[in-house]
Amino acid sequence: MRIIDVREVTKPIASPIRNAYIDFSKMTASLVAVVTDVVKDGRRVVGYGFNSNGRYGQGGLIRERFRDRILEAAPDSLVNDAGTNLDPHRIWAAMMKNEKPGGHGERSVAVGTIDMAVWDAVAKIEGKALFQLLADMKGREADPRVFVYAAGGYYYPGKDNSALRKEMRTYLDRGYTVVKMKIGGASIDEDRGRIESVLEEIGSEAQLAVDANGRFDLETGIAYAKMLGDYPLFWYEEIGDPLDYALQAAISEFYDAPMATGENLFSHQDARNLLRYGGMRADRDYLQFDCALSYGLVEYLRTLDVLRQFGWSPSRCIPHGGHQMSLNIAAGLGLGGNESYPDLFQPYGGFPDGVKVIDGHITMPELPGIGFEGKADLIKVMRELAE
Ligand SMILES: O=C([O-])CC(=O)C(=O)O
Ligand SMILES: [Mg+2]
Repeated sequence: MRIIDVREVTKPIASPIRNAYIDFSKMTASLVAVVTDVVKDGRRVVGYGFNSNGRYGQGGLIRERFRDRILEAAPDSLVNDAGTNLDPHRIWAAMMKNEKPGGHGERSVAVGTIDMAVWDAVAKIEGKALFQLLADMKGREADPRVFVYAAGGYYYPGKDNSALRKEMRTYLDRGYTVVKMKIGGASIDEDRGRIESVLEEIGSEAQLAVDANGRFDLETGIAYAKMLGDYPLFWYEEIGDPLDYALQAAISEFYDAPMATGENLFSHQDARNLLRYGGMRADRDYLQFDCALSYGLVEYLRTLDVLRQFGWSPSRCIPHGGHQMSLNIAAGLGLGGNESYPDLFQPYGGFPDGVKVIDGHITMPELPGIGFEGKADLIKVMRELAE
């Protein structure tokens, strides 16, 4: 059993939206195929992966370093002891050979994208849904019903409060019970008006989370904390620079309700620093580490170990990114849910065809691997890369 190729193509996921920090007019993502020599039910096993929005495609790093390290490793060194399947941990170690510690920049995205494809292949070889494989691996019961929330509410040319309200209404119509909008890309007064409009629209049908995308300095973060304290929000997200743990800790003195952060922390060491120094509260705050940006599930398992050491339940994790990989981790390992972008980043995000959001939850179908084969528009572009 061996990996015979690792292919990458960089695809556009551009849109005219903007958060408080970046616009998405030139956004791209890497699509990766890990091609194996295994044939199952008459079809070659190919694992697929892609990176989440926000960090651009990783073709350069994948082609220059990570692909070759996999293809040049002795095939026997990448499989489990019994030789019955690929071993994601050994493949991860092969990719990370000759990489110094620290400095968790874009390479974590490249590795995370390939790691997603490896797990997809491993679960397909096993003939199981990935969430079932993960639950079995940890000796726990899978729960295929997963909480999802609708992320949107971006700044957009010409978008006024009535358009924002309409957008949120469509999420409620589609079964969501928590919606998210951007803040910090306008004045605080303007953002207060946007928040009030949305709250008026959703009433008691749903809750609202707000996301500052790391835009605020301490003073602005506190000013917003005081303003937001007037409203019953689901969470206040990514207030300041992702690595400024002292800022995060200081805000908790001004904001009692739940906060969320972590989508731009890319390693278990960074996650540990957040829990050590960020003043995050295990009884109410949320952690948004996204395996597709942060060295994949092999690393995410280490991050979950860190959480355990610090007394955090995996149910406090609601990852960033809106992809099926995190849905599988949620269903298999007991995370608190997953992000979803109902109208953005297609065909990569979302659910297998026919999956409906009911009362803010989806139910995972039993598809082998991550489940990409159940989403027609997505598997089409994946098979164009390799099958
Ligand atoms: O706008 C973005 O970069 C995405 C984001 O923060 C989120 O989904 O929480
Ligand atoms: Mg965010």
